[in-house]
Amino acid sequence: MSPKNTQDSDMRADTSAGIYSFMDIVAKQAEEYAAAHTSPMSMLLEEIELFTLTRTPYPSMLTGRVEGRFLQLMVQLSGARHIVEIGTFTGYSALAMAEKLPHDGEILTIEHNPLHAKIAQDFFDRSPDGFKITLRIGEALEVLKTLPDAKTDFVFIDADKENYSTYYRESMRILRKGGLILADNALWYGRIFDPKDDESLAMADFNELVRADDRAEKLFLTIRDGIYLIRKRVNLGG
Ligand SMILES: C[S@@+](CC[C@H](N)C(=O)[O-])C[C@H]1O[C@@H](n2cnc3c(N)ncnc32)[C@H](O)[C@@H]1O
Repeated sequence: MSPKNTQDSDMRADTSAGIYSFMDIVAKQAEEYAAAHTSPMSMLLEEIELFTLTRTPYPSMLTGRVEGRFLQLMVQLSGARHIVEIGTFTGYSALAMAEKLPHDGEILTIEHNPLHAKIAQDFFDRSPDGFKITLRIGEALEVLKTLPDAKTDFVFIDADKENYSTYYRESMRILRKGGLILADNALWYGRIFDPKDDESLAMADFNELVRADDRAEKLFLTIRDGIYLIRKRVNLGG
């Protein structure tokens, strides 16, 4: 149940995030029905979910089965091999994507909280697909700036909301034409409808930035807390 050597008491001491619940905007009955009619995840992913729900103070940060399956399908259908994830947390989404990558595929996942990184790495080390994941501990923007132009197939943005617009610009730079961005929490627990605090204003700005960007095809999905699905156009002139 517990990743090796992890002190979950330390985990509980950090209460800086996860205070909202997407259940504020998604009907509990519909969410449970969707999960019950979605293929179960691997045993290790189910274990990470249980660990996160019972041993961390912010279970709503976890993507969970429905979004996890959606990520896996997007990886499979797009044929992505080079993935960048911004925001690792306990490793659930990175491992979900890694399970569907080909043997020579790779994920770079970025996390600035060393405790989250340790929990995630301990889970990755127990997975036969863990070798596909490189976890970088650091500020996401600093790491993104070191990545080359147009070499990434797929970016999953799932970290601090104030930087979503900056992450989007960097993601468009590192993405190849036809590459995908998935941005989680695009509904921001419904707070984007009447944004007042800094995070909600940042998410509203991000959604507008994407909507107005002619370089991208976009689909705003109301899965869970909202996923903005964005494709960098192949023909940027068209
Ligand atoms: C919503 S959680 C990620 C959840 C994960 N993708 C999953 O589905 O299981 C966001 C994570 O981003 C990390 N984070 C927040 N701001 C960051 C930053 N500036 N650089 C790197 N990581 C950051 C947080 O510590 C947290 O672990």
